[in-house]
Amino acid sequence: MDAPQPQTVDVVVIGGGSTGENVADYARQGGLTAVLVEQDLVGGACSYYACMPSKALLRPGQALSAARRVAGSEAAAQGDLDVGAVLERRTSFTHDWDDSAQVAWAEEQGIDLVRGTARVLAERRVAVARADGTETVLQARHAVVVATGSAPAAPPVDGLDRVRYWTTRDATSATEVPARLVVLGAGVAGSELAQGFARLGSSVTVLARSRVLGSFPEQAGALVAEGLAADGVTVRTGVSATAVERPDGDAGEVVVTLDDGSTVHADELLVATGRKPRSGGLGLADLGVELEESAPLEVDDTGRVTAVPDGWLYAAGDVTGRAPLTHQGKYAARVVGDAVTARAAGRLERTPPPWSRYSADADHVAVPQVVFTDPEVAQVGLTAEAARESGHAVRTVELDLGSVAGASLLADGYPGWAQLVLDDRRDVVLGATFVGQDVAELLHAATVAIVGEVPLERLWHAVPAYPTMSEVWLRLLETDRQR
Ligand SMILES: Cc1cc2nc3c(=O)[nH]c(=O)nc-3n(C[C@H](O)[C@H](O)[C@H](O)COP(=O)(O)OP(=O)(O)OC[C@H]3O[C@@H](n4cnc5c(N)ncnc54)[C@H](O)[C@@H]3O)c2cc1C
Ligand SMILES: NC(=O)c1ccc[n+]([C@@H]2O[C@H](COP(=O)([O-])OP(=O)(O)OC[C@H]3O[C@@H](n4cnc5c(N)ncnc54)[C@H](O)[C@@H]3O)[C@@H](O)[C@H]2O)c1
Repeated sequence: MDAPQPQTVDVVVIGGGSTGENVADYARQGGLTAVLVEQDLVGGACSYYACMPSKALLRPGQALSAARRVAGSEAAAQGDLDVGAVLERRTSFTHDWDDSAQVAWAEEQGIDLVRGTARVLAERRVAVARADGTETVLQARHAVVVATGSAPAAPPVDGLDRVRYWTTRDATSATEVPARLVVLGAGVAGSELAQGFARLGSSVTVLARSRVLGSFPEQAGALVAEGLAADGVTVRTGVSATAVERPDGDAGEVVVTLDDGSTVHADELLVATGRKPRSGGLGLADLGVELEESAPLEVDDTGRVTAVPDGWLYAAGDVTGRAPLTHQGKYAARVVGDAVTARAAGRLERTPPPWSRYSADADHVAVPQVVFTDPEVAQVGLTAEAARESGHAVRTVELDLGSVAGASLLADGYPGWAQLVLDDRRDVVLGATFVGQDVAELLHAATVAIVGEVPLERLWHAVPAYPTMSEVWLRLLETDRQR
């Protein structure tokens, strides 16, 4: 049988998640033609199994507890969450796991969609295996961009591969709330979902190898652990799971054995122990790219895969392992879309200068992240530890966020904490962490200060409105001046 004739296009994007969509969009805006290849739902993890459904599950509980923290509304807010309505609202955000709206968006942007599983055949050439057994071959004039995301990483726990368990995909699309839930992993996903399900009525136990939110400052983890405990979650820190079984089969209870010999019994087990880049099965080994299993596809700041000569292969988003967050993947996508366009037009021949639109420099200094627990954690830039490790002379300044007038109005007895990590030599902000109710929206000011390298002397003149929580900036700068 003759090989199918390739379809020629300027840019082939493998993976139609939030990252891939943005690469294709930016390439189109630059005047190039783009094909998006997707094997599942256009929109990817964030829309259907991660950010949006998880935040939709959490929001009603946050609204209720916010009302309960204010004398005057507290008594009126003593009812329970309407679990059916919460799940229904969550499902509305996923459009019932139907991607028609995103497919329509791609069509409107002039992006061609090919449904199927892609693998790279040769330089600039991609084969797409369709569900009906046929194959489409795509030839890119300029670039192939890998935006295949990440997959859940299962820890090496005896028996885990033999029992039914939830990944975050199952938890975010759950149609019922288990009576008892055990969560393995107290990172971002584990903490958020543990609280979400506890507030929906599950009896939740969290198993943390070290502490809650181990990659965030200790005070952040401690306040979130208190928040979890306040919702009835049992948090077991410093324990490791050694074995998992469902003695009565998949329909029966799950029993997790810990390294101290104790056991935890539950109806569902959620494994939330991180994710691994989806870099395998793409045919890259045949091109000479040596990749250990699930290793990130390393890229330069313009998104070019460093292991591939001639600069035709790019990657962006979770698969690169740089900053596995939706907004950061979309940032990388904008950079890649612009860089591919500029190179195609001969406008970008050398390494672009830092902070140009073709260089994802923020990945190194200012990655913002919000943990949507109650209290929330909002963090950007370097932690004090990371700053010291990378050779900065730093000082930190901390504050009880509840002492700020805006916070005290928001909730009675507001528990919170704020920290700035300051560069001792240059007097600029390197990192910021805010912990407390509704701190998410405080974060962008810190991101702007870090990216803009705003000197503290000038930051002093950014006057926060009274009485808002942003006054935390003034209090932090005052505390720093008084030292
Ligand atoms: C529970 C949870 C909650 C999260 N919440 C947040 C949050 O609140 N905020 C935030 O910023 N981040 C959050 N994240 C992280 C965020 O979901 C990811 O960073 C983001 O979805 C990555 O986007 P991506 O486009 O790189 O990958 P994906 O969204 O995974 O998209 C990759 C796409 O590629 C497709 N694909 C893979 N291989 C092939 C192939 N060979 N051929 C064709 N198609 C292929 C897949 O089907 C998929 O649709 C969360 C993650 C989890 C697990
Ligand atoms: N709000 C958000 O931005 C948000 C929410 C959820 C997830 N995410 C992203 O999705 C990705 C996955 O989230 P995640 O929470 O699974 O990853 P994570 O890396 O944040 O946390 C994984 C946790 O599992 C622990 N762990 C690893 N192996 C273990 C084991 N064998 N036993 C017990 N604990 C173990 C780790 O110590 C860590 O605390 C991350 O990149 C995260 O940033 C983001």
